[in-house]
Amino acid sequence: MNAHANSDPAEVRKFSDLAHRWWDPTSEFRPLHEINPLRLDWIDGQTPLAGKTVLDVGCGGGILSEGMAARGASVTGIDLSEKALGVARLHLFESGLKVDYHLTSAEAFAAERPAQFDVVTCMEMLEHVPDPASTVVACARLVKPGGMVFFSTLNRNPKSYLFAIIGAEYVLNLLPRGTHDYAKFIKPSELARHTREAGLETRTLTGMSYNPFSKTYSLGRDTDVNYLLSTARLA
Ligand SMILES: C[S@@+](CC[C@H](N)C(=O)[O-])C[C@H]1O[C@@H](n2cnc3c(N)ncnc32)[C@H](O)[C@@H]1O
Repeated sequence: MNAHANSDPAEVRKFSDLAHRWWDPTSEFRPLHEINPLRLDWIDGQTPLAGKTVLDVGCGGGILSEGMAARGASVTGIDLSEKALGVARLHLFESGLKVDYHLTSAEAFAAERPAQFDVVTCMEMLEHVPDPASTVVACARLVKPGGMVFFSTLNRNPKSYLFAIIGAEYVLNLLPRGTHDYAKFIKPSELARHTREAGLETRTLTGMSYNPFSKTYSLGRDTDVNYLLSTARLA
C-alpha cells in the first residue's frame, strides 16, 4: 500500500494551516488542551506510562505526546502534517521534554516497526482519515502482543451532529467551521468491530462530555458524542 494512501490531503491541510497556534491554549486547539489531563489520567490509570515505549499516531503539535513523555514514557509521534510536526519539534525546546517525531502514516510505520511499542495511542484522529479500519489494523500491528491501544473519536447520531458540529462549530465557536465531517464520525460498535477484526480485545469504553455552562469536560458513561476506547492486543 502507498504509505500515504489512507489520508485525505484536505484534512491534513486543515491542521497544517492552524499549526502555528497549536500550543496556544486559547486557540482552536483549546479543546485538546482542556481534555489532555483527562485522557492522560485515563491512559495512565490503565497502563502506567512511566518506562513504557509509546507511539502516538496522528500526534499533531504534540499535546498528548508531551504529556505522556512528562509522565516518564519514551514517546514516538507520527503525523502527516509537516507543519504540525515542525511546531511539535520546536515546542520540545520550550518544554525540555524528549519526543521522537516522524512524518509518516500509521500503515507505513507498521511495515517498518511491527510490534515495537508497549502502548499505541490514536486520539481524535480516526474521524479525519478515509479508511479508519486500515489505521486500526496498523495500530494493532505496531503494538507488542499484550500491549494496549487507545482510541478516541466522535460517535455518529443526531445528538453528536447537534453537539459536535452545530454546538461546537456554530454556536459556541469552540472549533473552526468545517473541522469535522459528520459522515466520518464512527459509532462505538463500528470501532469495536474494526478493533476485533484487527486482533484487539476491548477493555473499556468511556464517554467524554462538555458542559457548556461550567465550560468543562468530564469522563463518564455518556458515549453519545465523544468517546474513548481502550483495547489490548491478544498475547
Ligand atoms: C484533531 S488532531 C489530533 C492531534 C492529537 N492526536 C491530539 O489528540 O492532541 C488530528 C491529527 O491527525 C492528523 N492526521 C490526519 N490524517 C492523518 C493520517 N492519515 N495519518 C497521520 N496523521 C493524520 C492531522 O494532521 C492532525 O495532526
